[in-house]
Amino acid sequence: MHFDELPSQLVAAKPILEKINQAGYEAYFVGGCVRDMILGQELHDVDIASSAYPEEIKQIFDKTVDTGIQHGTVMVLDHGEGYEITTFRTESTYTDFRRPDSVTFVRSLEEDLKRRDFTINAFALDADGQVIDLFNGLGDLEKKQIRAVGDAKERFTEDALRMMRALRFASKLDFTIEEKTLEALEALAPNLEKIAVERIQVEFEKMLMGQAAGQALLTMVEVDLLPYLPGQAEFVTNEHLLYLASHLQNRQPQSLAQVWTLYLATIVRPAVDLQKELRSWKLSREIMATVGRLAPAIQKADSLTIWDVYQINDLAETLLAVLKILSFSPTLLRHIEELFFNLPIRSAKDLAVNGGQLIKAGLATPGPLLGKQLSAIELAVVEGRLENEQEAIFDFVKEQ
Ligand SMILES: Nc1ccn([C@@H]2O[C@H](COP(=O)(O)OP(=O)(O)OP(=O)(O)O)[C@@H](O)[C@H]2O)c(=O)n1
Ligand SMILES: [Mg+2]
Repeated sequence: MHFDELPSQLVAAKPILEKINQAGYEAYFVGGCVRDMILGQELHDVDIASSAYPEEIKQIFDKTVDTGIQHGTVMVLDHGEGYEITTFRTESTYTDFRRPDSVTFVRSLEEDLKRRDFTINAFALDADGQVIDLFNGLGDLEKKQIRAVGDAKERFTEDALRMMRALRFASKLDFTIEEKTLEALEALAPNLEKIAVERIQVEFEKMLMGQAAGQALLTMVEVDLLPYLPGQAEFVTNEHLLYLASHLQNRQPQSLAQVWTLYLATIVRPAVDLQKELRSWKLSREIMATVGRLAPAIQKADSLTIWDVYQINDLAETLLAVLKILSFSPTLLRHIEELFFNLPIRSAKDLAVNGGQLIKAGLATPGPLLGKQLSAIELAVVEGRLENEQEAIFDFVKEQ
């Protein structure tokens, strides 16, 4: 396969390949950028692999930064862009299922591509636009399948995160996972326990946002992955994954807040500890707060009051998006939307009267009682029993 025209990011980086070639070494675009170009998708990062050793790359270019020199990566700065160039390498034994004990630089492209995860991630593209496809990745793109390069068990033993990546790419591209690769996934799933939660989290999020997220969840159930993921076994069950899978067929979450609200706030079990689950996934404070606030609202979506809606009004979009994925009726969604839309105030700051004004008017004194008075005003205004207007509020306080 040959490309006469390259995407703009690769056109911009092509002089780098040419300069390395002129110095007598090989250089190729590799990894996700080649896969995404062939698929006609947007590229996000441009990775370059070369037969030149890091020291040799540094001699070829004026401006370089040692971003990961022990792994063979040097960053070349060119027209305000930074390009990571990684020396062809093989990785020797993996004792911890995550990082190679050492990397060995090699001069052969094939040796480098052989240690990559999937055939569709193991293309190389040269400066002339020629695709090098040593493992029939093009055939797998055609078949729409994720297949490990060489022996799947070896690839997953080298880096257990690759099992999550398999699910992520299957979901993102709506591909199936090839049989041997799936068998290896099932056999080696326990190794995922050794992977840092943060890395699993990122792949899991991307998986749930992919177009075939429902199918990916079914696959997770099929290979029994759940016990090896972060989180509490007693909290999320395979039944829960199946429930989510059935709702993710047509619509997927569009943000991280939606992902985690969908995944965790939908579990209707009074005894479980949501905070514990959130912590075991090491989610950001912001996501934890969002899920914590939306969980009760999701569970009583059929009977939300205006006060409930007022308390989550900055999360309205997330709530509605998640309820939509969960197939709540359009009538109910419209009703909740209207509640949001018709809120008399958005926050306590919108009240026509503040504490200082109540004190000045002789209707309150500083202290805990003042807080209670303001809360009563806020509730009455939100519930539409009290007009948000100074005189009305003063009268309301006098009557209390
Ligand atoms: N666990 C991993 C991670 C990466 N790679 C290889 O390194 C390339 C770049 O990795 P990365 O940027 O993490 O993934 P991409 O495939 O580029 O996907 P994305 O679109 O998310 O960047 C991959 O294509 C693959 O060849 C691998 O073999 N095993
Ligand atoms: Mg990438």
